[in-house]
Amino acid sequence: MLRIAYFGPQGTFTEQAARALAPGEDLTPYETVRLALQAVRDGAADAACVPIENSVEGVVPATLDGLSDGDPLVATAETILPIHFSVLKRPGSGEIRTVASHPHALAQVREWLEANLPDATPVASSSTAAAAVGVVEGDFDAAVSAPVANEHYQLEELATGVADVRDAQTRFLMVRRPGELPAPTGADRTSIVAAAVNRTGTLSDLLVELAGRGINLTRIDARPTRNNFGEYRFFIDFEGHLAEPRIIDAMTALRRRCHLRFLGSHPRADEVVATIEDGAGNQDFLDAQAWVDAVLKGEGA
Ligand SMILES: O=C(O)C(=O)Cc1ccccc1
Repeated sequence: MLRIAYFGPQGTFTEQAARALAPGEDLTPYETVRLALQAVRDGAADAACVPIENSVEGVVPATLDGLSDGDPLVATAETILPIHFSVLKRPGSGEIRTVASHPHALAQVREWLEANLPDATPVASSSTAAAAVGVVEGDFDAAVSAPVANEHYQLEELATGVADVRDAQTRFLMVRRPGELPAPTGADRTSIVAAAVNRTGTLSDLLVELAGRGINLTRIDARPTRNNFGEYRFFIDFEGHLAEPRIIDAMTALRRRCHLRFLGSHPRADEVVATIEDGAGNQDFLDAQAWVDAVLKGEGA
């Protein structure tokens, strides 16, 4: 049985994602994203499930920082969950003065809180489930939690199906120590971190390498390196798999221009097939290489 670390405690959205990505495996909650990733680095877990981005609030900074610092880890799978919340309180409790949750959750229910609990002070907690634990223990009056949280904490539902933005979604990754990559499917995502040297036009050069090969980006984010003020790393996701000739060509070009960390190539949860422009397909790259090889051997010109 695989040992899977996840961003807990029990009852987070991440636990739901871990159950979907690793059904029947041995799941262990860790208090923070960083600790879940560390468990994999230390060998205490075979893989970790962590949130990476959501459709309302954008990326989860703790995950980006946790993947770019420390020993390399590589994403091998992803899942996307629809996100709506339950607002939980202690059974029979009175006035709600504090309402706790993960900052991404609070940001996704701001309008609902203003309309329904205008006098309650929002309090950030490490996860949506940690907020529910805090309510059980009397630290907060209410928690904005995943619907599954109540399987563990038996609180009273003040409201269910809460979300300012309908159809909000969060994407979660399963990450492991570097090893064999999952096979390409044609609907894959590749993720890298590029530490661009501080020179005019570096980011533009990187993007031109991808755009010039017809590679479609699915996300780009910048995070400070935290060492030198004003120095950033770029987190870039694009369509395709490292095993494809067109992606190999792009990655070798990027590698010449900047420090790269590979964060994985794996099937997309939404199964969107990669866009391939005319002349930018894998066979086009193979044919071009074959032509150069023939010229080198004196078999063509
Ligand atoms: O705190 C949780 O339950 C998480 O898994 C992180 C999160 C927070 C808000 C929306 C989606 C995921």
